Amino acid sequence: MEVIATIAELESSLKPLKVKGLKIALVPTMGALHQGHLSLIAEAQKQADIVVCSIFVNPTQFTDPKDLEKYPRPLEHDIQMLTEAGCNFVFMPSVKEMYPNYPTPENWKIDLGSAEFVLEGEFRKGHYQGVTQIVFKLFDAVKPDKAFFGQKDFQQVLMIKNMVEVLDLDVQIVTCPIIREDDGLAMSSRNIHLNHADRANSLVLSKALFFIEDHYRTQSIEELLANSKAIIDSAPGVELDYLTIVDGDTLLPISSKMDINTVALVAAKVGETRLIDNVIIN
Ligand SMILES: Nc1ncnc2c1ncn2[C@@H]1O[C@H](COP(=O)(O)OP(=O)(O)OP(=O)(O)O)[C@@H](O)[C@H]1O
Ligand SMILES: CC(C)(CO)[C@@H](O)C(=O)[O-]
Ligand code: BAL
Repeated sequence: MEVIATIAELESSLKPLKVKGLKIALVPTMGALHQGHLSLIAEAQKQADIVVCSIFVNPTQFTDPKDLEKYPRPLEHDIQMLTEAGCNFVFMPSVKEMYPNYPTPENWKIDLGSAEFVLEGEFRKGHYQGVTQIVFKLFDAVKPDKAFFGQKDFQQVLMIKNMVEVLDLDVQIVTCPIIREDDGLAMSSRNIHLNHADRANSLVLSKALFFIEDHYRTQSIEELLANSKAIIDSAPGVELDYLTIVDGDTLLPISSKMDINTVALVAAKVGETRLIDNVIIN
C-alpha cells in the first residue's frame, strides 16, 4: 500500500491507473479504524479496481474543540490495518494541505436542504457544511468513480447525496450497513473513550432502536417512543439528545406509520462520549 500526503502526489499516482480505465473507489474516514471501516474497504474492493482510503480528522466539522483535540489518532495501527486489508492507497494529508489558509475559514456554504438543520445539524451547528466542504475537496483530489459511506452516519449520507446533486458531481455514493459489536453497540472510533460502566450503559442505544424495529407493526408511534425512551432512561449516565422516528428523506418525525423510508435515530451522551446510531425500519 502506498502512503500519500499531498494532493499533487495523489493525482500523479492515480493518473496512470485512470488512463488504463481502472475504476477508483474512495473511502473517506477520520482514522482510528475498526471493522466498520474495513467493511467499507471490502465493499469498495468488490465494486472498484483501486481503493483509496483517506484519513483526515477534519477540523471544520467539529463544533466542540475538546472533541477535536481528543479524537483518537493511532496512525501506525491504521496503516497496518489498511495494508492487511489490501487497500491500494492511504491519503493522509496535513491540515495545511487541505486548508492552506487554516485557521482562516474558507468560503464554503452550499444549500443542503432543510434536513441540514435537524438532528445532528441541530446539536452540531455547521457540522454538515464542514463535512461537505472536506468531502468535496477529497472528491476533487481523487475524482473517484464511487465513494463509500456508512449508514451509521445516516444524515451524513443524505447530506453528501444532496451535495452531489446540487453541485452535479460525477460520483456514485454507496451506503454500507452498520457493523455492530456482538452485543449490538454500533462500532465507532469514539467508543474507545467509553469506560467500563459507560460501555455497559451504551447498550441501551441499540436496544431502544431494536425495540422500535421489533414493535413497529404492533405499537403506535407514541407507544414506540415512550417505551424506547424508557429503555434509555433505565441506564444511568446516558443523556439523550434525541430519539426519533423520521421520514428518511426529510428527517422530520412521522406522526403516522409509513410503509417505506422509515428510520429510527438516536444520539446520546454516554458519560463524556456522544454516540449516534440508527435502524432503517422499512
Ligand atoms: N459501525 C460502522 N459500520 C459501518 N460504517 C461505519 C461504522 N462506523 C463508521 N462507519 C463509517 O466509516 C466512515 C468513516 O467514519 P469515521 O471515521 O467518522 O468513523 P466513526 O467510527 O463513525 O467515528 P466517530 O466516532 O467519529 O463517529 C463513515 O462513512 C462512517 O459512517
Ligand atoms: C466523511 C468524513 C470522513 C468527512 O470528514 C467524516 O465525516 C466521517 O468520518 O464520517
Ligand atoms: N462519523 C462522523 C464524523 C463526526 O462525528 O464528526
